[in-house]
Amino acid sequence: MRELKIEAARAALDQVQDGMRLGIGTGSTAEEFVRVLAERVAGGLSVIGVPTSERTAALCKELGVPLTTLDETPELDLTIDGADEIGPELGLIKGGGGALLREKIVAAASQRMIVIADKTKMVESLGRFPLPIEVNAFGLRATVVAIEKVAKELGLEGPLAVRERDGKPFVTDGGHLIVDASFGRIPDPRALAIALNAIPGVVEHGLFLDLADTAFVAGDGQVRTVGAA
Ligand SMILES: O=C[C@H](O)[C@H](O)[C@H](O)COP(=O)(O)O
Repeated sequence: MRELKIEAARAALDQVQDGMRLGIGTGSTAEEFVRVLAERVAGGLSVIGVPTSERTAALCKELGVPLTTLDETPELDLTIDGADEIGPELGLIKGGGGALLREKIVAAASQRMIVIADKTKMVESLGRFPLPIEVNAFGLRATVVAIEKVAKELGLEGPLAVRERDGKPFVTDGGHLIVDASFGRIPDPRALAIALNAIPGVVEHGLFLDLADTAFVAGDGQVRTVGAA
């Protein structure tokens, strides 16, 4: 499996040009990208990156990938990130690693977003992977009830779980909580995205729609390009 992630990461690296301002994703696949990028940087490639999490920032620093912030560099050329699911029209579910808010801000600030993944991430419709929803800790219960309500109006039901790590609530880099929503198949991700965005306690959700331009999907001895080449 790691080999496939490396293959996808290498395909994305081919799209990186000297001088680019990069968004750098989070997760095990994005970390393979950081590793191959670092090799190229050591060989003389000049890029600057905005990391989408503290975890990615730490790896970039360790491997010598130069970093900046969105405040210093508010417009990026290219973001490269993994995904938990890749569905129709390159709609994504992200946030399995809890980085969805920064990932979405960085992707939205980028001219182009490339997703890298192994073929197990491709789905016919989104929702097999529980949808991560980042919420403010204040009013958690009320926010969960509001999520249940809007989901039900869209015909979606399923357990909502506050994510935990080591027996304690998982806290994101932004200081929020994550609610994982096991709705199953989401027939209308767009409607769900709009409904979730209208709930005040929801900070952001893991539906990435109209953000990814291209996916490099590794499997069966090849790396397939999905979307714009
Ligand atoms: O918050 C985490 C991110 O959205 C990741 O891109 C996503 O969870 C995929 O991670 P991995 O490459 O480890 O499957």
